[in-house]
Amino acid sequence: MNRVRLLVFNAALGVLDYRVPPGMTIEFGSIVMAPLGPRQVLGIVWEPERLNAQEVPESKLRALLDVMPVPSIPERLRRLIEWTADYYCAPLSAVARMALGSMAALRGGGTTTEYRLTGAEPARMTPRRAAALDALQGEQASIRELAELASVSEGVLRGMVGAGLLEPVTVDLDRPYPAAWADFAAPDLSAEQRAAADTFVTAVRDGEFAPFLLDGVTGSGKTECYFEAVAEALQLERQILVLLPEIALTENFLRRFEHRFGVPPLLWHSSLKSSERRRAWRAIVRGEAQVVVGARSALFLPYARLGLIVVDEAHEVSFKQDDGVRYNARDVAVMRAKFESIPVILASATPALESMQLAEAGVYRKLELPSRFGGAQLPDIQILDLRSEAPERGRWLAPRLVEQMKDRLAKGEQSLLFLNRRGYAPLTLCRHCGYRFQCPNCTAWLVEHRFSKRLACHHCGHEVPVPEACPECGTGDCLVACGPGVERIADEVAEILPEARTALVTSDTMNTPEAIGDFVAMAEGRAIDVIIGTQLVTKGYHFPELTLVGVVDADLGLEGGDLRAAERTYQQVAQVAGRAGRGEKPGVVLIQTRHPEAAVIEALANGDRDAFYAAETEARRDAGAPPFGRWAAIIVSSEDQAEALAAARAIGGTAPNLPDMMVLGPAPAPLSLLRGRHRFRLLINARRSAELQKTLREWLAPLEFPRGVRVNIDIDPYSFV
Ligand SMILES: Nc1ncnc2c1ncn2[C@@H]1O[C@H](COP(=O)(O)OP(=O)(O)OP(=O)(O)O)[C@@H](O)[C@H]1O
Ligand SMILES: [Zn+2]
Repeated sequence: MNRVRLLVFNAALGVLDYRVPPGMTIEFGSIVMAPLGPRQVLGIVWEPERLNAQEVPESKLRALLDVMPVPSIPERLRRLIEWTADYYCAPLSAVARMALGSMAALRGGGTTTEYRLTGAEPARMTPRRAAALDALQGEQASIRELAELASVSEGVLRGMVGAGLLEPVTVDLDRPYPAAWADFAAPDLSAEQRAAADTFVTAVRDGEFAPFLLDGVTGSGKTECYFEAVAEALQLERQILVLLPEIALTENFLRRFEHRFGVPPLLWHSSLKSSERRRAWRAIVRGEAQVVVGARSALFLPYARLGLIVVDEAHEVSFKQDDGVRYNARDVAVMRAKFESIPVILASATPALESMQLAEAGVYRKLELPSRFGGAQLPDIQILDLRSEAPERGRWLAPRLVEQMKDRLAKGEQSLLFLNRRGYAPLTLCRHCGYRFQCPNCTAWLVEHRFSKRLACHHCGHEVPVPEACPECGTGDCLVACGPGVERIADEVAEILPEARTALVTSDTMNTPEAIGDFVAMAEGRAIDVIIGTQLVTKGYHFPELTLVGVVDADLGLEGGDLRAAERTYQQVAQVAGRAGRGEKPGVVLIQTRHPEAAVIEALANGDRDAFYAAETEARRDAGAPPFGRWAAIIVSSEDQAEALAAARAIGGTAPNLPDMMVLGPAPAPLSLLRGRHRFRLLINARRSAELQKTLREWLAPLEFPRGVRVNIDIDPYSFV
């Protein structure tokens, strides 16, 4: 090759042609550095016929500068990147960027210097040194990262190096990870688990594309089953990717994995330290990382020898990314498996309707685990009608639920209260004038957080201290909290069960791996009587002494009426109910609701999952909703409301008139102001036969908008706000 076409990491530039200087060896997928004006730009060498670009005459081509000393992006990943960009109407370069680690990872191996405490006592102790000594126990990282960890300046740490309190350590960037043992602690599987596991093992051995839906009730041992497939892939020296919906779940997973395979897997997520990120990425591309566990972002990495993908809790909506490239990691995982010719396992106790449909249609092979492991029974689910069994005034827990909690406490068993609302109260107002605290940047109420004594916006992060007086009328001590959040439920539990040991589990309290680890250890060690949590505790956890689950407000998710409201409610309640009675003692679930007649609540009460899926399937079919029809959203935003509206109208005004596609809107988005941007939405409902993406691209391409306007396309949207 003496001339190459590059995909460069700049959406505005996209594709550029270069000359290959003599002596440089290049192949498709090579990651290279190229000159761009006075600067340099990173790019991937791509098949020229697959990228549109202006033909540049030979004489005008500039020469590439350098090839990065890392393996090339494999062809099967290049095809996946193209597919993703095409399907989600996203810039190719934005998708390709997700395959790369850091610049440092691309520059090559070698060594770096990190620092750690020497253990020496300081001759001169300052408060900042004391804080640093405390924060840096057991840590080893660059000065910059340590400074961040300890919240002190780099100067303080350099002073500590000088004083012999910190010492430099030379670290090999590519030092290997300890190896996992396929049969470190293999469990005895039940017959039904064995059948599923054997099918997976065969599929891993065959090494062909094979999508599976592992549909097993809560506590059936889905993890143990897919671990057998992981073990097989390990034996074949193939890499394994396990996607989890939330980083909060990884702590629990890591422990189980280590228990089964002897070492922890490799973690990949957005808050890795840069040195860890570099090491992990390099091990992944060289094929040395055996098992990678991560959130969405682990999906596009250039695995050298991928042999299996597992998507656990595959129904979770957090697999859908709602900024940048708006892709659904569950769906792209299946496509990746297809391009890699490997099996992919979607595991869930409450599969998404879309996945069920694909299983029904024979696209996915469904494997079922209909009973809990070890003879544990599914919990007894009871409805608590809040209209006839109202909580006391100013309280949120009905007497029957309180009685049951007292009973569990007396027996030394655990209870879990679930309410999917962070903070103390979702709305705060002035008793005197009715003033409501609203976010200045978003269409949203500020949520009171008692622990941090602040009012916070859950959309943009805006925060103010709780004021002493109403900013509107000036009356002091006049603020009333309206409605419950988990913090308020925790207060109520403290009042009714003062002797109970409680744990509040939300993203506010469980924000570090240590916090999560401590929580799990305490819950397992029976040092917690009552867990109060958001959706963070609904899945993945296994606490044998937990025998009571109270759903504080099952109607919460049904409000707002988005397309998947019923399904989401079903999944959330079924998942949290699934935490009860996983050990030897049976579990009871009390669902507080004002709508016991709603189809989803009835299905939950009767444990009739099939009825729920059947009714929901019919409703979707009638509405032409996914999976029977397709949705896409166009979101138009600008800091200037008039500008956003004009752009949205221009889009609406040029909507194509097609028999298999319906365009709704533009209308102000439910979150009409978000992070200071005014937002309008259009919703497109298309038949499956429609060429949705092509139509969207052709529709929007000729339109031009002022610089401040952003137009985002969301294919298969999950969020309608
Ligand atoms: N064959 C087995 N041998 C020993 N323990 C098992 C076996 N199968 C499952 N278990 C244990 O039973 C518990 C439940 O299993 P697991 O967490 O895998 O279920 P799950 O199907 O993933 O549940 P959920 O969907 O509720 O998270 C775990 O503690 C697990 O270790
Ligand atoms: Zn806000």
